[in-house]
Amino acid sequence: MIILASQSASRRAMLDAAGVAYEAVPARVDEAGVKAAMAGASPRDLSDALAEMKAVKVSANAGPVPVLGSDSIVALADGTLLDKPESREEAAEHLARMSGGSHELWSAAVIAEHGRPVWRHVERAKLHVRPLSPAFIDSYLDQEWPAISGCVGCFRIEGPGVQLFSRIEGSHFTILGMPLLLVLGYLRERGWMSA
Ligand SMILES: Nc1nc2c(ncn2[C@H]2C[C@H](O)[C@@H](COP(=O)(O)OP(=O)(O)OP(=O)(O)O)O2)c(=O)[nH]1
Repeated sequence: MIILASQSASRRAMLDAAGVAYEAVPARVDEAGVKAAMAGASPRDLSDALAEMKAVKVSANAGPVPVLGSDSIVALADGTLLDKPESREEAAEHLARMSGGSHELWSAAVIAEHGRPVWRHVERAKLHVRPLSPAFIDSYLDQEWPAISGCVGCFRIEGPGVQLFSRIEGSHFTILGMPLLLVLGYLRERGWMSA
């Protein structure tokens, strides 16, 4: 049994589908505060730092039980980092900014034990958004708001979000929220899952 330091429905669904025995414990890290303190940091470093903070915070009270923390960040081509949309209007704005261009989605995972990180990995996916008309964005949000309010990038790739893209490079799991294949590899290596 491991602990998932997350309240992400997507991350829970990934571990459920993979057959990982876990308990979900929200990390309640001040992500906005960390992002402000790390202004200018690369999306790789920022997602890694946030994943570590989530894992270490929950691990501090978890004894030897491995704690998995994760974080995903969207970086536009101009370097702008997008958070999860707080309103339908903000989601429409994010989609308009992503329209016709490519962006990166970085997902980091850190495993901590006894309050200290013991394993980490960050992966990047690159997503090419086709030109999105205002009418499409509006009808898409009629379907997908507020379901996508918990999704950085304003899409559920496993749902209608797939309509946004002309091409995707990288792992599907990275987009869903964590480098799952490498996480499973480490869990097997440590004997927390059958090899
Ligand atoms: N179902 C789904 N979720 C997605 C997709 N792309 C991104 N997400 C979600 C996964 C994460 O829950 C969220 C990324 O935000 P964060 O990394 O800050 O995690 P969140 O605050 O949701 O949960 P946590 O910090 O782990 O408690 O976006 C997708 O294509 N499908």
